[in-house]
Order: sequence, then C-alpha cells, then structure tokens
Amino acid sequence: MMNENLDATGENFSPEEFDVERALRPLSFDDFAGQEQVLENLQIFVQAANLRGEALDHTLFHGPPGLGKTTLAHILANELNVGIKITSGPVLDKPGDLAGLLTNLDERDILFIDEIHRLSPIVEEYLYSAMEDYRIDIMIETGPNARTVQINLNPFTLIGATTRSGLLTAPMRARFGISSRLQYYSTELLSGIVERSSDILKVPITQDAAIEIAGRSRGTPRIANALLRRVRDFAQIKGNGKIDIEIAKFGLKALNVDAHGLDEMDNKILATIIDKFKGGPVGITTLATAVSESAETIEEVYEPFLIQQGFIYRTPRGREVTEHAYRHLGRVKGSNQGGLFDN
Ligand SMILES: Nc1ncnc2c1ncn2[C@@H]1O[C@H](COP(=O)(O)OP(=O)(O)OP(=O)(O)O)[C@@H](O)[C@H]1O
Ligand SMILES: [Mg+2]
Repeated sequence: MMNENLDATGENFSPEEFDVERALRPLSFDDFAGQEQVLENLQIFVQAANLRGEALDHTLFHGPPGLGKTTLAHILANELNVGIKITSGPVLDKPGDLAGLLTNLDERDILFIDEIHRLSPIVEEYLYSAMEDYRIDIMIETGPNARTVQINLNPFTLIGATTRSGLLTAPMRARFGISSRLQYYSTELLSGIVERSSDILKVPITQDAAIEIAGRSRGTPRIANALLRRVRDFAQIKGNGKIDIEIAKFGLKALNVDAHGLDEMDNKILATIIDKFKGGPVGITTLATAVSESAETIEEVYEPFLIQQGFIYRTPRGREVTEHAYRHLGRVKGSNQGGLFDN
C-alpha cells in the first residue's frame, strides 16, 4: 500500500516534492509498531464495532508529541473502513463550524479533533449532545425569526487527541468511552521504525546505524524519522548513499544531536535544576518560571521522558535530578556553578 502511494506520486519527483511524512505514516494496525496494550484493545473494539455495524466508541489519545496519535486516528478510519474529517480545537471557534462538520458525517465516520484541550467552552458544550445523543441544535434564520431546531446526526466516532490531557475538562473526558495514553518507544522499536522508513525512502541502512539513530530520538518516532532523513542527506552528499554506522555518527554529530536525544528544553530543565536549585528538590511552578515554560507543558511533555530515562525523579517536595543528569551535563555534584539562588 505504502509503495503504491509513492509510485502514484511518481518516482521521477525528488523526495522533497512529495509529502515524506505522509509516506512514512503507517496505514494499518500491522504497520504500527509498539504500544501493544493500546493496539490490542483497539483491535478488539474495532472488530466488535465492525461486527455490529456500529460506530466505534468516542476515543481519546493522549501523550507527548510525535508518538502516533494522529497516525492512530487515520489507522482507525482505515480499519473501520469509514471516512475521516480532520479539524483542531483552535480552528473550531464557533458552534456553527462544528455543526457544518457534524452534519456532513456519514454513518460511522470519524471526526478527528486534534488539540482537543483547546476547544472554546461554547464549542465544547455544543459537542456534548452531539457525542451523547448524536443530536445538535442549530439556529435557523436571524433577527426576530431566529429559532433553533434540533437535528439528528448519523452515529459517528469522535477521536480527540491531546498532549495536555490535564487541561481537558472532566465532562469532556467522561464522554470518551475509550481513552489511551501513548508511551515513549524503546530503542529497539524505534530502530525497527527507522528500518521500515529507510525501506520506504529506498535508502539502505545497516542495523547498527538504525540503532544509533533510534537511540538518539527521544523515544519518539517522529524524531527518528526526521533524523533518518537528515542522515540520509549526509549519506548522499558525503558518502555513497548508504547509511552505515560511520555516516550515521558523522551526521548526528554534525546535527548536534545529544547522545540521548534530549532536546534544548530537556537540557535546560536539567541544567536549571542543577545550577539554580542545587540539584533539587524544586517545585514544578518554580522550575517552570525559571525555564520560562508552563508547568503543564513541563509535566506532560518534558518530564515524562526525563523520568523514564532516569534523569530526574519526583519527590513529595518537588523534582530532583539524578547522578545520571550530572554526568550527562558534565557537572560535578556539590560544586554549585549557578549561584543565583544561593543563600
Ligand atoms: N508506531 C509507529 N510506527 C511507525 N511510525 C510511527 C509510529 N508512530 C508514529 N510514527 C511516525 O511518526 C510520525 C508522527 O506521528 P503522529 O503525527 O501520529 O504523532 P502525534 O502523536 O499525532 O504528534 P502531535 O502530538 O505532535 O500531533 C508519523 O508521521 C509516523 O511516520
Ligand atoms: Mg498529531
């Protein structure tokens, strides 16, 4: 299926001319690596919905960016063999926009709302009756003749995606029958994804090179694919087109990729805890202020990976860095270098 897509776009086009991201996106449960627990359940719910000819329950995907939320929404549409309409929280600013989408859904179709935590309260409330009873009120005419009529919708599935599940309101959350949190991927899984992507991109790669790229991808398929594409450039310009361990290391070094794949904010968080707070513990709001990022984003986007990788841990008094973090940043424990918060 993948290759058909590529061929349809034309072998003659340079890679830049087609949407590589789309080409690399898995289209079926079988293409999708990892997240076993989530996938196992979804497969059962899909089979049951298909058997009964019903719409799948409303489904929420949450978790850090780039782990496959949007991909899974598309896979569900394929596996249910239904249409999918795509929008996002910030785009839907009037109930009328939502009504237009909802009334155009065929039976069992999917409405995918990305960044669902950013829906306006009015739109969100409007969505409730649509989700619960497949029914909405719409306003007809204006001025003195204005009135609302209730119309029935086709049974549909709402799929919501969010990196910030903490910002979802309780009533919204309660309306999802299925809620799945996506986890970071192991290096092993990511190297499989890198190999699959190289196949699609038709660039040969050795196994150790795939593992090298995978290990620096912050547990995230999107980053793994992005690094692969950049390393491919090095292979084509500086090498012989093949990605082996030497060219992979050369490329990753030139790209300034951290040995653990930590990004700038990850490193800033670690350095701040060490330099300004003597390694912690430091409260999340204090930390957030010190690194100029919101506390929610730190908690939901950065911290989970740093904890999973053993760089920080939570204590009742706040976040503390581990020895591993000192070593990673080349700092020596006990020799405070910041001084801002010294007393
Ligand atoms: N399990 C997987 N197997 C293979 N490739 C994957 C997998 N998950 C994600 N990818 C790849 O990573 C890319 C990013 O995934 P996706 O866009 O679904 O992430 P997301 O969770 O929606 O991120 P965001 O929160 O930023 O919207 C996809 O285009 C796909 O190529
Ligand atoms: Mg997405």
